[in-house]
Amino acid sequence: MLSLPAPAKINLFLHITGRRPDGYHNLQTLFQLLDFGDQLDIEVDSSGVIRVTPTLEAVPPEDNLIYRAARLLQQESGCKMGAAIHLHKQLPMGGGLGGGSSDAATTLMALNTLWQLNWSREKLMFLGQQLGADVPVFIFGHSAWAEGVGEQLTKVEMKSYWYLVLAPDTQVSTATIFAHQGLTRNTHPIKIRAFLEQGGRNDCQTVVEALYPQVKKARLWLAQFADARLTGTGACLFARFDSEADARSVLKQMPAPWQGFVAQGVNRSPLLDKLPSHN
Ligand SMILES: C[C@](O)(CO)[C@H](O)COP(=O)(O)OP(=O)(O)OC[C@H]1O[C@@H](n2ccc(N)nc2=O)[C@H](O)[C@@H]1O
Ligand SMILES: Nc1ncnc2c1ncn2[C@@H]1O[C@H](COP(=O)(O)OP(=O)(O)OP(=O)(O)O)[C@@H](O)[C@H]1O
Repeated sequence: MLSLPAPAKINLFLHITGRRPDGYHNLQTLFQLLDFGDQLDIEVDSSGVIRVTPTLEAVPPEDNLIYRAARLLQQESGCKMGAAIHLHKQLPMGGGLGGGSSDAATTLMALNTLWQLNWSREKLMFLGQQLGADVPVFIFGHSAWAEGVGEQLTKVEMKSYWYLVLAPDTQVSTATIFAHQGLTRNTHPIKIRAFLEQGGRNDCQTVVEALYPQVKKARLWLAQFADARLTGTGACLFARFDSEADARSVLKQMPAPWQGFVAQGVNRSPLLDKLPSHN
C-alpha cells in the first residue's frame, strides 16, 4: 500500500482578466502550495474495479473526483488494473483550498506509477484539466504563477511563510460565483513582478462576501491580526505570519464554530517526494 499526500493550495491573489467564449474565465493567480492536506492510501489489484472509501457526505460515489480521476485514466490508457483508495479527508470541501482537485491529482500521479503507465507529467496535466481547473497545478507539483484558466503555469520560489487558514461555517459554490452578474471580470493583466512588489487582490471577494455574510464576518475577525484574504472562490480565508508561534496564537483565539489550521507554504509539492519516479 502506498500512502500519499494531497496538499492544499491557497491563491495569494486572484485576478479575473476576462471571460472566454466557453463561459470559463481567464485568471491570473499565484498558487501557493501548503504542507497540509488530505492523505490517500492506495492499493492496486488486477480486478479492474475502482473502489473509494469512505463515501463523502453529499457526494455520490461516481462523482467523487478520486473515482472520476481513476476511471478517466483507465479509459484513456486502456489499463485493465483496478485500485482500492482510502481517503483521509482533512481539507474542508468547497473551501477554495483545491481539496478535491488535489485528491484527483494525487490519484492520477499514483496510478500512473502503480499501473506502470509511464505517462509524462504534461500528459497527466492535460488529462487532469478535464476534471477541474485546479488539477494541473497539483500535478505540476510546484507553487506557481498561473494564467489561462489555471493551466499555464510558471514555477515560483516563494519565501516559506506560515499561514493560518480559517474555514467559516459555510461552503461556496465556485460555479455560482463565476456566474454572478456583479463579478469583476475586466482586471488588467499584470506581470509577476508587479504582484511580488505591490501585491494583488481577490476579485471574487466582494461577491462572495455579499452572498455569504459569514465569510465577511470571519475575514473581519482575522483582519484584526494580519491582512486577511479569500482563497479561490472561498469560503476559506487566510493570513500570513512570520512564525508558526504567531499563527498558532491567533488560531487559539478563533471562535467556534469556525475551523482552522496552521500550515507552512512550500515551493515543491510533498507529493513529489513520496513518488520516487517523479523528480
Ligand atoms: C477559482 C479557482 O479556485 C482558482 O484556483 C479555480 O479556478 C476553480 O477551480 P475548480 O474548483 O477546479 O473549478 P472547476 O470545477 O473547473 O469549475 C467550476 C465552475 O466554475 C466556473 N469557472 C471555473 C474556473 C474558471 N477559470 N472559470 C470559470 O468560469 C465554471 O462555471 C465551472 O463550471
Ligand atoms: N474527493 C473530493 N474531495 C472534495 N470534494 C469533492 C471530491 N470529489 C468531489 N467533490 C465535490 O467537489 C466540490 C468542490 O470540492 P473542493 O474541496 O475541491 O472545493 P474547493 O476547495 O472550493 O476547490 P477549488 O479551490 O478547486 O475551487 C465539493 O463540494 C464536492 O461536491
